[in-house]
Amino acid sequence: MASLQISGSVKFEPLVGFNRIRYFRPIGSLGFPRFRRRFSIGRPLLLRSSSSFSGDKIGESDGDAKRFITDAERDGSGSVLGFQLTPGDQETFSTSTGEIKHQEEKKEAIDETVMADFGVPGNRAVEEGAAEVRIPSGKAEVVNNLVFVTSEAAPYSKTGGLGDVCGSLPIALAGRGHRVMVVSPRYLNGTAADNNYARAKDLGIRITVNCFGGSQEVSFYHEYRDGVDWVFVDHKSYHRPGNPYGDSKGAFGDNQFRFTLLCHAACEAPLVLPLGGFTYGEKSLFLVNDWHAGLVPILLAAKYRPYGVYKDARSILIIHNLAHQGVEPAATYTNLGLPSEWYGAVGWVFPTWARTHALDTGEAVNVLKGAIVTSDRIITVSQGYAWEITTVEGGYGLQDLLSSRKSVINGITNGINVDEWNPSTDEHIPFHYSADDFSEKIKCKMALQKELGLPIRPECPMIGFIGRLDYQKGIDLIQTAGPDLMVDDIQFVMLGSGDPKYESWMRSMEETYRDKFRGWVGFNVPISHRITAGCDILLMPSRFEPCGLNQLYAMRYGTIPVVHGTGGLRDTVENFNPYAEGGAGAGTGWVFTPLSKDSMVSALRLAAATYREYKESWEGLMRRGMTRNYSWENAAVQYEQVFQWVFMDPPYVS
Ligand SMILES: Nc1ncnc2c1ncn2[C@@H]1O[C@H](COP(=O)(O)OP(=O)(O)O[C@H]2O[C@H](CO)[C@@H](O)[C@H](O)[C@H]2O)[C@@H](O)[C@H]1O
Repeated sequence: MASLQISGSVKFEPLVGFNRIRYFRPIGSLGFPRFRRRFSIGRPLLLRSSSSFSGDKIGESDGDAKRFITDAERDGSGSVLGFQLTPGDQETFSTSTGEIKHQEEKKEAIDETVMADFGVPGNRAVEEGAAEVRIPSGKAEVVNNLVFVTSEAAPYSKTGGLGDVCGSLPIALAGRGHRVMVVSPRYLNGTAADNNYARAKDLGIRITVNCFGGSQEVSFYHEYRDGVDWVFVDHKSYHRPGNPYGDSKGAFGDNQFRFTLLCHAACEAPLVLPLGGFTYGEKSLFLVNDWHAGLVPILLAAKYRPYGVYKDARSILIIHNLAHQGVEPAATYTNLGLPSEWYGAVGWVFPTWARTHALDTGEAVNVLKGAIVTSDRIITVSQGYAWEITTVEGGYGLQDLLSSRKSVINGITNGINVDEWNPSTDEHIPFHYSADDFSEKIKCKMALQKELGLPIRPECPMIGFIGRLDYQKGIDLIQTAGPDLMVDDIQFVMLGSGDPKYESWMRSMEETYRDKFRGWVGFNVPISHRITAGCDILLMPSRFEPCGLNQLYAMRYGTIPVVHGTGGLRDTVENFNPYAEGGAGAGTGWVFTPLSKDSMVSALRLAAATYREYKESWEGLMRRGMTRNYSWENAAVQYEQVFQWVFMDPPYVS
């Protein structure tokens, strides 16, 4: 890895001890001649670049849209935050709001309300169907323009915890006064799930992204919901059967292309989308989630900042899962739409032992690595994981690089959507209960046993597992322990999809142990709620777990987690101690270690015995778990602290 020295005028320090990238190339000499933006108040604005700008109503002059800036929003230091854009000679223009407000009216409304109250540019002006000014609650000390970039955001798209987080953290931050946009693809797979996007309207804005040896037109859809601008990037490569990443045949072969498009479009969104009448502007803070969004900080550094654009923007990489890094052959670098001399940012060399044959040089592009070396700060989704990623065991080859950036890595434990996951109101479960009275939980269990065709035995400990059938989740351990567990008087239900070999194992277990085991292959949110409510114990033997959400849902539902002591599981589940607090007991579950069949089976047996024989202890476990605060509010406050830090320093790559 020592050879990260690259040609051209970008200098990289060696990986370990990596410090700062300096860019020396004079403006205008890169291969992006059209990119220069000249903003001047009252003059026509030529928006065209690697992304040429066109729109149904805005700028119809085949690619080059002549538009006027009538006003600029600046912060206290005079830095431009956003522009009010109009088409050349029209009084009005269309936005997601459908129609058309006079500039003056909009500006007045914003000036009088939001700006007066918070001293920030108008968060919302007018939205579809409701001509009202929406005022953020304004709890944050400093508010920012936040742009989440993500491959999934619930309820629009979700295959796992990333979707949950990007569907709920933005709402929590908007509730605290930030202006928040979430940019993700508009996936259409021909199922009922397509209705998720029904309320998102075409903004009528097209950009052209130059990548993969050609130019691609993408458009933007938008829905304003729960205080957040949900922006969906539309392109035909997002329209196909399957989930966001693949179908029954495996991962899509063009994922690098699909997420490259997403990143380019996300970089343009704050500049070109007049959401609620105003663009988010250049002083945006990009929150870049996992490798799919990892190109964003690299683009900011390589494609925008050299031309004076986004010099006030910052980026934070949020790592939900380091195991997936967006690695492709080195030859694909030219597809990414980056200047050639930036190869070193994403260039990656596999260690000798990982190469496939004698002539394999191990060279590859690694998008997540590029994000690590160009983002301004890094957040992981628990503190435990923040440390683990700097170790050989948890670093997935990036530990040295991550260690070199240790001073800007923070771990913030995820919250959960406490409205969606609330046992006293959950629409997916048949009976409701709370920490004050959980007598109805047993009925949820009996209803689940009935639904699954298991013997209805309220006294029998019922264990659940929910998750991707993946090496990460320790399914192989459950597989090995299966016969031992089936000797005991328990019931076991698993919900998951993923690796076909585990799917068929679940089916065969169900065949063999008809009265004890059920394996539900598939992705089914209502069932996941019913399992969480109906089971007594939730098993999570994850090999590694950056945060984990199911153990949080379980505790909130009075279902006791039995987890491997790793990452966020160790941070969030407190091991049960029956003797603490003068015999009243403490803890919210069982944390077993090491990761072995024996320690997992022992922990499960201890939990089942406690359930059967020590009702009081069990109820204490339930009550302590159910009364904890899992809301996003705690996490949001910690995120805000990092937002303040990120703007204190100059951009990491300048
Ligand atoms: N078959 C199925 N049917 C219905 N729902 C299903 C399902 N399989 C999984 N889910 C749901 O998907 C989510 C999984 O979230 P996790 O955080 O446990 O794991 P994941 O590994 O996807 O997320 C990664 O990102 C998150 C978010 O940061 C981290 O918590 C985590 O550690 C990291 O691995 C839960 O909401 C769960 O209920």
